[in-house]
Amino acid sequence: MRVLSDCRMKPSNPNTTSAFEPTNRRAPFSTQPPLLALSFSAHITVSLGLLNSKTSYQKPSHHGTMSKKKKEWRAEKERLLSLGVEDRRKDYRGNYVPLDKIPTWANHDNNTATEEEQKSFSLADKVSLYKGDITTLEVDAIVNAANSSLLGGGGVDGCIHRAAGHLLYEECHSLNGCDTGKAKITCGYDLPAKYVIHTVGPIARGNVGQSQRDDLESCYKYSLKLMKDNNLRSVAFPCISTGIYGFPNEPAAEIALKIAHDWIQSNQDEIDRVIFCVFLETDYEIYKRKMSDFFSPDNDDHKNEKDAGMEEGNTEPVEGGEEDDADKKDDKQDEEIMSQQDESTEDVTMQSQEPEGESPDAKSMDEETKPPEKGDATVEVSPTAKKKVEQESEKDTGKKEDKGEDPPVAGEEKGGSPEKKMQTGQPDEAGKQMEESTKSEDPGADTGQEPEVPMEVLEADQSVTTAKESNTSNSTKDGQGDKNPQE
Ligand SMILES: NC(=O)c1ccc[n+]([C@H]2O[C@H](COP(=O)([O-])OP(=O)(O)OC[C@H]3O[C@@H](n4cnc5c(N)ncnc54)[C@H](O)[C@@H]3O)[C@@H](O)[C@H]2O)c1
Repeated sequence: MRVLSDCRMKPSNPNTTSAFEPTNRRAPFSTQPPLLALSFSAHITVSLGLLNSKTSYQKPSHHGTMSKKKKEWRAEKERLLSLGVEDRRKDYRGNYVPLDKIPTWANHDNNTATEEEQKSFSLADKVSLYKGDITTLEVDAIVNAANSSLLGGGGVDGCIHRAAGHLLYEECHSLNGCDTGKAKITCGYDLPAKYVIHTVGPIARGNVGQSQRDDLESCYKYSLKLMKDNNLRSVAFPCISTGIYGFPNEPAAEIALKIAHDWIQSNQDEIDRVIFCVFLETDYEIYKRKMSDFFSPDNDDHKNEKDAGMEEGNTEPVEGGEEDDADKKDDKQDEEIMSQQDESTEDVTMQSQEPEGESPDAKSMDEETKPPEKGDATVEVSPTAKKKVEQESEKDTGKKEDKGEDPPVAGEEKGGSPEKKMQTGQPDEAGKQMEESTKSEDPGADTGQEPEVPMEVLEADQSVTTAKESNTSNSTKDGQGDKNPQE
């Protein structure tokens, strides 16, 4: 939106349209003395004095709205990022999973390792495989598989935008889109995650060329670079590009694991946890099978130690030696952890998982605020979600007491933001407008289900990128992942 700053600025009287002004813009009422009535004859005459008088001019209301919106997300972002975790938890809209409830790939239930055992560190203590809804993870950042407009859409993108609230859209709008393979970072707003790293994966549509592979690798590299640039220590990745964009699941998983492994190996002190957050059973099986190829106690560090040991004349690994027993024990524990995790995350997944192939957007309100199943220790219920459940159950028992509305969540308009209304299954006019505006801004906007998106939609997605490349000056914020991630 262009804000005029020249002689075409508006007269203060909102009922006149200047001969110079596009007729769809109006100025707010002036606080100045009553204005000269302008004669409406065959042509509208505008008193130049009004045009030039600085004292009577006020910014057009839409400009006021713009700067109000800017202040709104900036102020809310600053407020949220200054809060400690307990205070932030009061703002979460839905259920959340604390990081310490997400088992690492190799962690022991009760870590009673001695100083000596700690030395047998493996990268497997830095990664997790988690099956469930990424919007519930209480980590420093979750990664969004966005499209080049960054204005929301469907799939995980739609979920994240709905869970974060409308301020995420406002901040994304200020970022001027994002190119394929790059990444930009925003606040997480109503999400349990402090930040959202938006990355745009390649559109593969089933066939994977070198450029698609390079772009997908670049998504992980740029996202991890933004983590480091912003001193963030825990991140969760969805399976980027494997949904609507059609990148085959297995090659995508290998790229994700390889890039994450190499990056963690060179930045071990900069990161506490990288979580591969899968949503579909297909991906869960693939990652379960492949995690140990990249992250298991007998890779990297142990492998180097073993190699080192072999260099010192110990040419044959000792069969059944202490190390092998330790590895066997670790593998057995991995299996146990994974099976335990299966049960627990199964419950979590059941809460947030639509049957395969359907957009999670379709999940109903009660699934989002349903209290965790008994025995499902990994999901906490936020105060807001608890209240919703109470109201729901009261409704169910037919006790229609008027408890008034939820206390407004910070940053939400009175009566709840459009997304909140959508989440509470009350798609009102505002909610539909938000949905429409997202659709109108984003050719890739969600249709609710995850349809087979016609090529022209995806091409539109790409044309949006090329259009942006030609028009947009590189007005991204510092550290928005536009620099080469290799640096
Ligand atoms: N054009 C459309 O109608 C449409 C529809 C759906 C999704 N999208 C989105 O898809 C495009 C990007 O494609 P993509 O394949 O990279 O993304 P995607 O289609 O969202 O799929 C990426 C992966 O995320 C998984 N996923 C979905 N919801 C969640 C969740 N809540 N938590 C964790 N994982 C989840 C999904 O199962 C898949 O494995 C963007 O345009 C974005 O808006 C667009």
